[in-house]
Amino acid sequence: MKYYIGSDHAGFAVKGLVVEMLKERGHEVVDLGPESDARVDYPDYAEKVARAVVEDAGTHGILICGTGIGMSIAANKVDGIRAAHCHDYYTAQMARAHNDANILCFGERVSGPGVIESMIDAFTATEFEGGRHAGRVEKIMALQKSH
Ligand SMILES: O=C(CO)[C@H](O)[C@H](O)[C@H](O)COP(=O)(O)O
Repeated sequence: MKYYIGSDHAGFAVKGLVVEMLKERGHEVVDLGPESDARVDYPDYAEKVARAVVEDAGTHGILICGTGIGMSIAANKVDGIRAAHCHDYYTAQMARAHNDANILCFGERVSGPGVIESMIDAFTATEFEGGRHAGRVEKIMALQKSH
C-alpha cells in the first residue's frame, strides 16, 4: 500500500518514526512535509495529504498534529476523504473495518510511540468489511456531495 503522510510542527517528531514504521512493513511512503519542526498551520498539510489521497486512487494517508483534531476536521473538508481521528488499536481497526477510512489522524501530544505503532498496525492491516457498512459509508459520501 502507498501512504501519503503529513504533520504540523506538533506532529513532526512522530512523523519520522511513522515513516520508518511503514517502510519496515514494506509500504511505500510519500512524505508531504513539513521538513522541520518550525511552526506551521495544520490545515495546509491536511489539504496536501487529502488531495493526494483523492487524486491517487487506492492510496491512504496519515496526518499527525498535537491532538489529531485539527487534522481530521480539515482533511474531512476535502471531497472523497474519510479521515478518522483515532486513539488506540481498536479505533484504528474499526476506522478501516466499518468506516472505510482513507486517512488516519492522531495526536503526538496525546498518544505515545507504542500506541501509535499499534494504530499503524491496525490501520494498515485491516480491510473494509463492506456488507451492512457499505450503505452507511455511501450515505456519508452523499452528505459530502450535498454541500
Ligand atoms: O489540531 C490541533 C489543534 O486542534 C493541533 O493540536 C495543533 O497541532 C496545535 O493547535 C498546535 O498548537 P501550537 O500551540 O501552535 O503548537
